[in-house]
Amino acid sequence: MLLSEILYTIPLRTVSGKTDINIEQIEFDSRQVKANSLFVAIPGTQVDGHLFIEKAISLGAIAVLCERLPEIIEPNITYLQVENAAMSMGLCAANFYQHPSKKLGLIGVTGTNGKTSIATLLFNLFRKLGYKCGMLSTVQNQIEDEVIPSTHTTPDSVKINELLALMHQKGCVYVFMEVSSHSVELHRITGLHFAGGIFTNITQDHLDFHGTFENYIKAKKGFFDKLPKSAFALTNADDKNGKVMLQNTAATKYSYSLKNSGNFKGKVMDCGLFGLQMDVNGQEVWFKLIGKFNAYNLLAVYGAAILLGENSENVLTVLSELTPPPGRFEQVAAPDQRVGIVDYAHTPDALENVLETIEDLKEGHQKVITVVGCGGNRDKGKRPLMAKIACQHSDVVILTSDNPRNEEPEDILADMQAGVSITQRRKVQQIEDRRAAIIKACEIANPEDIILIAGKGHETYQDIKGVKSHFDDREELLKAFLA
Ligand SMILES: CC(=O)N[C@H]1[C@@H](OP(=O)(O)OP(=O)(O)OC[C@H]2O[C@@H](n3ccc(=O)[nH]c3=O)[C@H](O)[C@@H]2O)O[C@H](CO)[C@@H](O)[C@@H]1O[C@H](C)C(=O)N[C@@H](C)C(=O)N[C@H](CCC(=O)O)C(=O)O
Ligand SMILES: Nc1ncnc2c1ncn2[C@@H]1O[C@H](COP(=O)(O)OP(=O)(O)OP(=O)(O)O)[C@@H](O)[C@H]1O
Ligand SMILES: N[C@H](CCC[C@H](N)C(=O)O)C(=O)O
Ligand SMILES: [Mg+2]
Repeated sequence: MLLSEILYTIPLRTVSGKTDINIEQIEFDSRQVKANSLFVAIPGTQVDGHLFIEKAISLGAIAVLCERLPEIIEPNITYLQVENAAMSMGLCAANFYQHPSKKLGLIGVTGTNGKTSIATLLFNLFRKLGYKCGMLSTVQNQIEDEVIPSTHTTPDSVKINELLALMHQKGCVYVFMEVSSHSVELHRITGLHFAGGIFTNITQDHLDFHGTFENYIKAKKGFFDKLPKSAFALTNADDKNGKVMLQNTAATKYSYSLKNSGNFKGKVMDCGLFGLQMDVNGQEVWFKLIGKFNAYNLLAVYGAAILLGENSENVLTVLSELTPPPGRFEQVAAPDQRVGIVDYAHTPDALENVLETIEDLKEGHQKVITVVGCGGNRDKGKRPLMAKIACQHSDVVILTSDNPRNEEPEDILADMQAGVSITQRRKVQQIEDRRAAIIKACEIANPEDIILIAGKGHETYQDIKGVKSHFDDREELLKAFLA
């Protein structure tokens, strides 16, 4: 595509060089640059992309979009100076791929917890209702049956537009995607046209990145602030910040609720190990998902489906058949009657929800043994809170590692230990090696006791010092059960 077409509507501070040149690829990582690329220099959290302009040119970039012009200006290279390179890249990517988000119904889901659950339920629901669909999620990206591995909850703007274009080409009518707060802040979703936005909830997470909870709220709200008038904005009326999210949106506002008034009202009638019985807008339905938090996810999915014009009865019939995504309250069976649950709870709120669900389901004689860790190079404030919650709702807690990344595992564990009160200390063990921690939990458990392995869910790796080795909680739990 001609560079001039890629630059359509992008506010440029300066332009030097020709814009009637043909660009074959937009790239923000010099290591990936190929011939005839437009290289976008982005100031990052680790390094400044402007340092790699020369390298990008040596590998074939013929145009450079940047915030600061380099000292050496090469002849035959076009330089475009902008205020915000990441934002401009979002707009360029949408132009380059010819605005695929406008050609299909793109629904975004944001919030601290529940994004993957809702996006996956919507994807499976709409496929069963007869539509071709795509999905961008933490677990995987998907175009109908084709699975494309995902590296982020929300990919970068070039990848998103590339995938959306492919989805449109393959006939997808709807795409359901997770919108992380990072993606709003880092302009990964800039330039996308959404047909609808869903808010789940907001509780502590990612303060390493956003600095304060207020900034975190602002980032999520930024998604709704930019929704077009034609879109719907569906919020959780029971969340303290549910209304705030929609304060400045141009989209049409709707809400769902279990406790307050809302367009989509639900009531949990019964919640057991095999499912959830709910009243949804006056219709009683049995769902296969477990836990009251899933009542919220189901209501959000129901609401979105109705707003997209689907028939209530058809939606509820299909929804009642659906199962959760992998690693969300996933049960692992033991040959004796020990109960294993693997769950992706990696925030204080998620852990509390899952443990409260287990508390509601269990009988008096059943012990709860929780194995949990906290990610390295992530929000440190979560660590004592998660340990405290684990102690409050478990009989035995084993603190362990969960992707220590570039931090020392024992430092992370020390941060977690700070949340353990003196009275709770007797129930806490610390086993840094996650495999050994899982084995220990299985040894302690008697038949019918419940073992919760929290934090990694569907993940199939453990990231230690940047090296990802295969590790799957479900496999480890099963092995330990069979040992
Ligand atoms: C904090 C964050 O989100 N960082 C993302 C960001 O990286 P960064 O700013 O650190 O990049 P950097 O390494 O400083 O490099 C700056 C620029 O120089 C370029 N560069 C760098 C080196 C080089 O040799 N050549 C070169 O051109 C880089 O491509 C980049 O454009 O841009 C990268 C490229 O898009 C992302 O991969 C990276 O995600 C990192 C790996 C990450 O872990 N992100 C997590 C926190 C994340 O995004 N999570 C969210 C939320 C999940 C949730 O809701 O729970 C998600 O959406 O996944
Ligand atoms: N609506 C909800 N409210 C609170 N907790 C939830 C909700 N839905 C799911 N959870 C909990 O959060 C965990 C993660 O759920 P899910 O993967 O759907 O969230 P997510 O928002 O996609 O997370 P991520 O930010 O990592 O992408 C689940 O395993 C469960 O413990
Ligand atoms: N999307 C989340 C996932 C956290 C999962 C947990 N297992 C960890 O590694 O901290 C993040 O990147 O913060
Ligand atoms: Mg997710």
